[in-house]
Amino acid sequence: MPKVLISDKMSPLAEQTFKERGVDVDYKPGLSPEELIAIIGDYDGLAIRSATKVTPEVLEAATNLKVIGRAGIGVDNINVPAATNGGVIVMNTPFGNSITTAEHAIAMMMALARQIPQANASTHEGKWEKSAFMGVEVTGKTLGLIGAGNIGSIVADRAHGLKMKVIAFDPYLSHERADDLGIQKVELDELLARADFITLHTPLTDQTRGILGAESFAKMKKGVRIVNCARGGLIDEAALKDALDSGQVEGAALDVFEVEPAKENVLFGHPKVICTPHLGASTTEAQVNVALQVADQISEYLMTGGVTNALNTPSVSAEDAPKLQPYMRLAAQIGGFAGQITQSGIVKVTIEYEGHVAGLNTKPLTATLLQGLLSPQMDCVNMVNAPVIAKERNIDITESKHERELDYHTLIKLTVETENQTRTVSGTLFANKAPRIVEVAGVNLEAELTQNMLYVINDDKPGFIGALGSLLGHNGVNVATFALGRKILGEEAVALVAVDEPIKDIVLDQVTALAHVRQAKRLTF
Ligand SMILES: NC(=O)c1ccc[n+]([C@@H]2O[C@H](COP(=O)([O-])OP(=O)(O)OC[C@H]3O[C@@H](n4cnc5c(N)ncnc54)[C@H](O)[C@@H]3O)[C@@H](O)[C@H]2O)c1
Ligand SMILES: O=C(O)[C@H](O)COP(=O)(O)O
Repeated sequence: MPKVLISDKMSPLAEQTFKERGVDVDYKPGLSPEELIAIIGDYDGLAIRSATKVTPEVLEAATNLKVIGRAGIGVDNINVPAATNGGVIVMNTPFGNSITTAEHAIAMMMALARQIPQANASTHEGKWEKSAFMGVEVTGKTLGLIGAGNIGSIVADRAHGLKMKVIAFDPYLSHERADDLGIQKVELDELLARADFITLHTPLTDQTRGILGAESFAKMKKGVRIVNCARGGLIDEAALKDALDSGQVEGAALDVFEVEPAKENVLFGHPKVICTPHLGASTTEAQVNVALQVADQISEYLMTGGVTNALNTPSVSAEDAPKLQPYMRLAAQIGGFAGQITQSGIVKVTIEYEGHVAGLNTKPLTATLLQGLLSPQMDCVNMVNAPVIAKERNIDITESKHERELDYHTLIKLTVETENQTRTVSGTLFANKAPRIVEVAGVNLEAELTQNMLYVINDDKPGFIGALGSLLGHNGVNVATFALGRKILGEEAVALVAVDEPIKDIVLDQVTALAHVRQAKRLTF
């Protein structure tokens, strides 16, 4: 039974869902990094929010870990490249808390406009400072969104309800989508110059880090109010303090901080700053959503191989997973075969999907082919990191799909080009479930790959098959199946021999020394 650790505070519905799906679960929020490292090796899955930091050290200790599920959106607390290298799938729940966070941003904007937190504190102190808290209306004002994805677009919708004009800076937002949202797409400088309120809704990336700093504050309308419910680090906090002190910025409402948990901050105590402790996603509804979703997604993956909302591997729906399973075995065999007969650096890989397979989700199949292909050349390659490694190695990958059926109702053909040669391997499924290799190096044959194989390329000459059979028999090698093929009489022929034990070096040397043998290799699957 797979085992999952929930290491952050999460709705009890997550634990309940794991149990219902047949997954063993431990709920241990608040572990120190050392405690997490000490126990993470026992788990197949990890469910977290933003408090757990999944560092390379944690991942190194996570020897059984297959999946990390983030009950929420931001994954900046997870070292995704290290997870990818370790073959660990990272998933999030991209929509479960969007409405809640958008509502928090709107609440923060209204609180800023009317100084509600400051007025509340003063009133509780019995001061009755009616004239100290003059506010502004939002009706008719311009709201500038930096980032108009899931949350930004919900904020825009709510702001329209408040009769605000909404403009947005988001380089990835199409004009069509902007029109659908009733948003005017603008460049950042125009947004800074026009907005009365600015809200941030981007992830923290190299491009967005410090997107609001001294230079941007100087370009803003005097008296602008700023809301950040996205990520600390988007705003240069020291520069914001200067802009607040000078009156350039009239107020700031912050849910997120450069360093969290934020116990100290240059903005704390500032009369124009409103703060909440990363509460954007903290509603009953959102926490139920994300807990249920993350438990469901992790369970699905561990129990059926279905992949939803993964950030570092292709998705596989629960419906597709069983259909893909035999193809995954076939892809692993084709890739593994090609990898084992490839002797030099790979330059180009072409994958052709024909017939039935072309109608399926082939991304996971491509990842599995690449895993098989690269595995003989390096350790630690897996389905998750194989496409990344292939890209890092500048391997040109081309994929094509033809749903038409040719000689086979379904076929995967892999062509691998190295600096020295081009090799092809093709395979099909018999009875829709049994992988068969049906072509190698342009030679048609029909072979079932078993654990131990001998692969021979030879000149098609009389007596060769007998000589090979005798040699194997003489060395006590029992042959399970023998597949043969040739392209043209007298030219290159291929033999794929399934044997019961791994071929010993001494036997391989003798096979290589046989007359007419061009290449002999021991293969394992
Ligand atoms: N405070 C909280 O508790 C809380 C809760 C949920 C989400 N969040 C954070 O809110 C942010 C937005 O979440 P989302 O679900 O809307 O994400 P999303 O991916 O749907 O949207 C992000 C948008 O940012 C845009 N973007 C990316 N780079 C940009 C750039 N350089 N300049 C301008 N725009 C850029 C993208 O095109 C996209 O439209 C994330 O950082 C997320 O972690 C915070
Ligand atoms: O990215 C998110 O989903 C939010 O930052 C929520 O974080 P939390 O789950 O720690 O509240």
